[in-house]
Amino acid sequence: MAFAMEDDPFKDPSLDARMPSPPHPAASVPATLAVGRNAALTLGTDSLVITDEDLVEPKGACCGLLSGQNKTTRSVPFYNVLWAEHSANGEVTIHYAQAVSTTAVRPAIISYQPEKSETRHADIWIEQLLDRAYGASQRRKRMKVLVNPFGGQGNGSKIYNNHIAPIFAAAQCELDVEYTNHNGHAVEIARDLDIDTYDVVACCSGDGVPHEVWNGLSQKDDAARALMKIAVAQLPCGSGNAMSLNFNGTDSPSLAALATVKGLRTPLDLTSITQGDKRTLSFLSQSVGMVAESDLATEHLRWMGSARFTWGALVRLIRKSVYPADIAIKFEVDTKDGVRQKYRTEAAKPPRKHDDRPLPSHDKALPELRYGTVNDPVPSDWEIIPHDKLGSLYAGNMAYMSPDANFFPASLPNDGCLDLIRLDGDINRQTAITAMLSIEHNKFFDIPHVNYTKVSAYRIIPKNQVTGYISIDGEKIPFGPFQAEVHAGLGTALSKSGHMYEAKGV
Ligand SMILES: Nc1ncnc2c1ncn2[C@@H]1O[C@H](COP(=O)(O)OP(=O)(O)OP(=O)(O)O)[C@@H](O)[C@H]1O
Repeated sequence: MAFAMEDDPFKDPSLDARMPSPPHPAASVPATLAVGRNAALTLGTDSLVITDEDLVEPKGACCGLLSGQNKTTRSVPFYNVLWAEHSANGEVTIHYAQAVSTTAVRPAIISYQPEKSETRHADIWIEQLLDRAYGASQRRKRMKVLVNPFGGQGNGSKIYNNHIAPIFAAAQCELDVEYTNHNGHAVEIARDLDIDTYDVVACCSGDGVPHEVWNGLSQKDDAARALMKIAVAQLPCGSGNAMSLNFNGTDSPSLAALATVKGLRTPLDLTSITQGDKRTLSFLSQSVGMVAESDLATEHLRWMGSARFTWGALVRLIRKSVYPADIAIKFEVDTKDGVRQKYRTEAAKPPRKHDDRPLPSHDKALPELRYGTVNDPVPSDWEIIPHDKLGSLYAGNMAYMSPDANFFPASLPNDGCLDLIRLDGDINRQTAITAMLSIEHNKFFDIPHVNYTKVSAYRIIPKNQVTGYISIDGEKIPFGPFQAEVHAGLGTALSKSGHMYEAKGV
C-alpha cells in the first residue's frame, strides 16, 4: 500500500523542489543543451558529458590527468551530480562531486550561459538532469546533523567541516547541525526531535551515536511512526564505522556524504534486547564470549588500532577459552544452504524504488514483544540448546563489522532475521586460526565449524561465570542473561540499492 498523501514522509507542499518530478515526454527533452559556440552539455547514458574546447582539467583532479591540461570533454557520472539550477542571471550552474582520489570527492561547479535559442529548454533539461542524478532518492533532504566532536581520534568536527558539510551544502540539503556534548546526548536529541521537520538524522560519528538515535526515537509516544519516518545515516567520524561500510560501501567521509545525499530509504530490522527490566534497541550486533571480550576487554590496547581485536581473539583462541551458556533459539533458517538461498532470492530482486510501508498512526509506540522478555518462560516453539563449550555467540544485523570483517555476508537489512553465528571454543587451534584468517578473504561462512543460521529471536543464559562481557552494538552491557527479538523493518536507513548491504554476499 502506498503512503496516503498526508502520511507521506516526503510530502511537504511548500517544498516541491525536493520531489522527483513526473517524467517529461521524451520528445520534449533535448539531450543536449548548447551553451556557447564551442560548448554543450549532454545527458549521456550514465553521465553528463561536458564538451567544451576551452575546458581545463581542474587542479587536483584525479585519474592521472595533469592539472591545468586542456581537455575537450569531461564526463560526470549522474551519481556524482549534486545539484543544478538556472540562476537569475540566466546561467546554468551544475554542482557535482569530483573525484580527487580513489577514496575522496569534493564539490566542484561548472556554469554556462545557454545560447539564446536554448533558454526555454534549459529548465526542462535541468529537471531531466536532476531526475537522472537522483532517481527515486529524495532531493534536498532535510537533515538533523549530529556531530560527535570526540569521535574516532577526536577529529569528528574537522572531518565533518572539511569532508561532509561541503557535499551536503552543494546538494542543497537543509542542515540543522548540533554537536553532541555528553554520552547519551543523541538519545535526548532524538527523543525530542520534531519528526515532521526532518527526513534524516545524519550521525557524523562512529556506530555509537546511531545506536543512541534509534533508542531516542524509540522513547517517543509515536515511536513506531518516528522510527519509520526518520531515516538514520552514519557518516564515518568514529573508530567503529560499520553502518557506513554496510550502507554506503565506504568508510571515506566524503564518499559517505555523497551516498547519503543519494541514498534510498531502506527498511531496517531492529532488535529489542531485554535484560532485567530494561528494553533497548540494537541495530548492528550482539556478542557474548570471545568476540565480545576481544573488543571490550582490549580497550587498553587502543594504540594498536584495529589490530587490537585480532590480537585479543588470537590470545583467546590459543587459550581455548570457553564461555558456557544455554541458548534458546527461534530458528527461521537453520542450514547454510537455506541461508544462502534466502540471500540469493533477495539479491536477485531489482533495486527497490520506493519505501511503500504505510506510516504508522500517531498513537503507535514500540511494537509489543511477541515472545515476552527474558524474565518470561522460554516459548514452547524455541529450541533450547546447551553450549557447554561455547567460544562465541555473535548475532549480526549487518554484514561488515569492520573494514576487513564481513562477518555476516548473508545478512539482509529487512529479512526479519538476525544472522546468528555460534562457535565452539575448544576447537583445534589451527582450525580456529584458519577460521579467523578466513574472515578477510570472505571464506568464513563456508568453514564447517562455523554454525551460521538465521533467527528471529534468541535468549542466552551464561552458566558457571560470575563476570564476563556482553556487547550490544559495540557497547558493554551488564553481564547476565538477555533476550533478543527482531522487529522486521521497524527502522529506516539510507542505502545505495534500497534493499541490500554493500558487501560481498553468499
Ligand atoms: N561530547 C561527547 N563527550 C563524551 N562522549 C560523547 C560525546 N558525544 C558523544 N559521546 C559518546 O561517545 C560514544 C561513542 O561515540 P561514537 O560511536 O560516535 O564514536 P567512536 O569513536 O566510534 O566510539 P568508540 O569510542 O565507541 O569507538 C557514544 O556512546 C556517545 O554517547
